[in-house]
Amino acid sequence: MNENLDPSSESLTPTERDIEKVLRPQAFEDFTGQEKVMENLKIFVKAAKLRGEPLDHVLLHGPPGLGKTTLSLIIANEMGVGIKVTSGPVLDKPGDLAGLLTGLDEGDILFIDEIHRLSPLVEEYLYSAMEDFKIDIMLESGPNARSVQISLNPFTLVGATTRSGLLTAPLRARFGINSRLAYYDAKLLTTIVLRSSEILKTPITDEGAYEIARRSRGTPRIANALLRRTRDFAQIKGNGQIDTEIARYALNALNVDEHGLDEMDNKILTTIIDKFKGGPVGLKTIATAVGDDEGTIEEVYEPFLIQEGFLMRTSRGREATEAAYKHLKRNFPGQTGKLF
Ligand SMILES: Nc1ncnc2c1ncn2[C@@H]1O[C@H](COP(=O)(O)OP(=O)(O)OP(=O)(O)O)[C@@H](O)[C@H]1O
Ligand SMILES: [Mg+2]
Repeated sequence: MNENLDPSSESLTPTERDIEKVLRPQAFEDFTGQEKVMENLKIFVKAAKLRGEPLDHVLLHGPPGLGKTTLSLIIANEMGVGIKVTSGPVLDKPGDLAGLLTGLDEGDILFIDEIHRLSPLVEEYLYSAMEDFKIDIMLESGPNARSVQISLNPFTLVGATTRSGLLTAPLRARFGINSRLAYYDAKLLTTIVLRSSEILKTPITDEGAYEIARRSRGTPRIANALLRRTRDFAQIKGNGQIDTEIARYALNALNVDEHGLDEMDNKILTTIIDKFKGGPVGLKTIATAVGDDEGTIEEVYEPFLIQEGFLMRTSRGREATEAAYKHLKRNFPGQTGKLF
């Protein structure tokens, strides 16, 4: 995968993480897009504050890099409460969870990233914490084992996941607020790129920003990464300003394709076209052929490919569209061979 264009945050270097922090919106008003989600969240936050109660538990789901972590920090800021951050794979013992929960002040937020990766045991503990603000802690083990119940300060759990399909029903049911983040269109991403360039003090034209935006796979994290790389090209190859020409030059040099599809996107499409005659082909078969797991393809890659019109979901499986053939420079078989 292209070094810094991986939409997941795990691939970021420490300096990139710092820059990501600087570019991260802090308040509702700095957060661009996701209009419907934001409209509701603003109301829920305002109402909770008016009542002087903690916000209901929030589940944020959607593909990587669309703003789940950002939104959870914004919610804490807007509520004026503290936030503790952890993640599903890190919380592997109920004791770790208990430690975090008992350290929360009234109204604080516990943010659990990758909440679909909680162990079943920890998840079990979370249920009573979320519902009654109580947890049972086991003291000692073996014949002396006994459990004591501890009351917690009322808190808000904010869970984030790229794989909402993996959440168990009981956990999902305990979130009062359930928000799905969608890919951003080029216009919204242009606004984000312009905002980021202002923060980075990089001169940029509207057209240059648009060129980066439309090739960012609908993802703010990628848009910001491309902006930073393009800024380097502008400094070395140009006069420091990012315009369409420099943006195109940089994006081509970075191997970002015309539509901003990444390596796995293209691999999925190529596989369907070259190995399965364009489909229809089942998700499982595609997953095996590209060497990734079914759920990731379904929840991380496919939504963008469908939205952009490269892939179709039919009752018989996935089919590559004419646009996909064109994009990969393959001849579209068209209607030949189809019976009327
Ligand atoms: N709506 C937005 N407006 C402006 N910038 C945004 C927005 N959403 C995300 N960003 C930027 O994109 C970066 C990535 O966002 P964030 O870390 O919140 O994504 P995420 O959904 O948590 O991703 P992951 O699933 O990988 O954890 C942030 O640093 C932020 O600067
Ligand atoms: Mg995140």
